[in-house]
Amino acid sequence: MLQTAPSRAGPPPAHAPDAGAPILSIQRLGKSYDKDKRVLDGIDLDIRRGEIFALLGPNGAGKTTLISIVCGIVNPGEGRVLVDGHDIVRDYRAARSVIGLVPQELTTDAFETVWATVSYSRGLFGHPPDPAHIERILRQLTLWDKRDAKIMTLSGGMKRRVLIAKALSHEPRLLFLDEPTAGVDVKLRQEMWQVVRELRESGVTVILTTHYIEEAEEMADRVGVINGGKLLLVEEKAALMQKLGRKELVLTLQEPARAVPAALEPYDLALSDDGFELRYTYNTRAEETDIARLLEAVAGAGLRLRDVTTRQSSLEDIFVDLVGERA
Ligand SMILES: Nc1ncnc2c1ncn2[C@@H]1O[C@H](COP(=O)(O)OP(=O)(O)OP(=O)(O)O)[C@@H](O)[C@H]1O
Repeated sequence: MLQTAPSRAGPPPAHAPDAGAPILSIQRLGKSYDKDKRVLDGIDLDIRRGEIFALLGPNGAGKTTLISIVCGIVNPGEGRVLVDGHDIVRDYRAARSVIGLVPQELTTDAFETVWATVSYSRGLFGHPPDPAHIERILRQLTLWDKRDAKIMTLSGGMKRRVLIAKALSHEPRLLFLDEPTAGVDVKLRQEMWQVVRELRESGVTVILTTHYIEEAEEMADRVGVINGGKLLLVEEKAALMQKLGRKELVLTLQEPARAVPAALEPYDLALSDDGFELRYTYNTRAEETDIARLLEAVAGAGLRLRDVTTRQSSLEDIFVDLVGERA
């Protein structure tokens, strides 16, 4: 379990953020690398303190550009970004100090030790050395035993955890994880998810970009879907799945059907290849569904049922509807 960073003694900071205000506020953000192509187009997004927000989109959607702007790596085109109330352009130092970024690529100093590289990252933010804090994060990320190991000797999973430790070295309150589990195996992916949950419990707000639906479905409190530089929607994950979700009713037959009987055509049923299953898709939001009438029509057509089951559509189905491709 990760621990909350200890509060520091001393006077309150000159800038005392409003606890109810979003930790990140993106307003009408636009970006073009060249004249003809909008990479980000009118993005408005507020991130709440303490949430895990998944920014979901296919390759080239603009995810990395968006977080690179917030992190001060890429210049914003138009619009305004406030991090904990600090404007990322006018007040970039204060804004940057709130943010930790775990980049997509494994860029670590191969010949350095874990301890040295994480301590160095803290120094880059102008923070005085704090061995107790570095020890705490290395223990949290189960890297303590490896503190004297050179980065190049570590496994892929450990290297990823070193990147997180580096990003946490200056005690950020907002952590960006750019494609945290791209190309990693299932075990490592679950390990990363656990680390992220524990970070959230420790009070860090997490924004992760991903093109794995499963990751957003598993991790996020809220999901934003981005495509072609536009934020298509932002929703509570649970509400999103309910609102846009559909259900599939699967009717398993006692004997296989060769074709969908003419009387059932209005229901637009799909027949499985073996003829044993008829599938009916319906909207869970509809006040009234046709299920009762469908079942009567099935009996009327002389089909005998062995079983009836339903399946809720997944975030993947929703994503395909929105973006028009599988992640
Ligand atoms: N430095 C750059 N110069 C010109 N075009 C760029 C630059 N960086 C990104 N782009 C373009 O901007 C678009 C968005 O890229 P971006 O990397 O933000 O997408 P992404 O959603 O993060 O995709 P991926 O999942 O592949 O990283 C792409 O069409 C990309 O080719």
